[in-house]
Amino acid sequence: MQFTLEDITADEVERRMAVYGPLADTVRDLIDAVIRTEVDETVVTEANARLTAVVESLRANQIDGAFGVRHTAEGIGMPWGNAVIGLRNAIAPPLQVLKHPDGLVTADFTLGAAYEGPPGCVHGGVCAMLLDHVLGQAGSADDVPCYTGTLKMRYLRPTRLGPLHAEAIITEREGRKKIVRGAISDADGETVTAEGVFIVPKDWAGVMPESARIPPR
Ligand SMILES: CCCCCCCCCCCC(=O)SCCNC(=O)CCNC(=O)[C@H](O)C(C)(C)COP(=O)(O)OP(=O)(O)OC[C@H]1O[C@@H](n2cnc3c(N)ncnc32)[C@H](O)[C@@H]1OP(=O)(O)O
Repeated sequence: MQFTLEDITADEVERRMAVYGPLADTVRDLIDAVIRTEVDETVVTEANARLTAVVESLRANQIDGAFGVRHTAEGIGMPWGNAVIGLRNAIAPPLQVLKHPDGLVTADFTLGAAYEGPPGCVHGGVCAMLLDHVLGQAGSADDVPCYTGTLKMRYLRPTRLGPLHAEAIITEREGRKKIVRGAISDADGETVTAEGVFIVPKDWAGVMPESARIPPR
């Protein structure tokens, strides 16, 4: 497991974001449309044929395996395949995680039909995935990356699909271990809380070179 250097300028990162971000946004919209469409089934079949052709055109030249977590020599992170924040990942909401000076990290986001578990509500596993990431970024807020060791969730009440807020902060440190706490909230308050043990791996300097120790965008 390695973070990889991609030697490109900040302008080139911006240019690529402007190309791939809108593509993923459209696919995200497509996922929602596929779940909710009520059009005639002939239209559905035609749409599938057109989409199959689009997929083939994109697969004409592709990398082997996953995207990885890439960074530039200046330290700009490109975790673009990430399941929670990935710019090129239509499965990711994607969250824009903000880091505040006091160590708190926050994200405001909206979850739609693609994240449903109980009727009209967010799937519990999706809540866990989002909190795992937000707590992980809070645990890594001092730019030393940490991985989830243990994550405990408490589902206080159903989380309705719609606009949501997540936040997390380190509450205790012990050697390489950090206890991180956080929650997802809606307009009426917390719906899910989480507490995790996040651990800086023994060989972290080997997996994340100094130039990459800037929070991914
Ligand atoms: C800037 C960048 C931004 C980057 C921001 C990116 C944020 C993204 C966050 C996403 C979070 C993820 O999904 S991460 C992916 C999911 N997690 C993983 O895949 C982790 C898989 N597990 C591992 O790689 C490893 O087991 C580690 C790293 C967790 C621990 O390995 P280790 O480093 O060898 O740990 P080890 O020496 O044995 O133990 C060190 C201490 O931790 C304790 N410990 C060990 N394992 C655990 C555990 N699972 N739960 C609790 N505590 C544990 C030990 O008892 C010990 O305590 P003591 O004796 O010292 O008291």
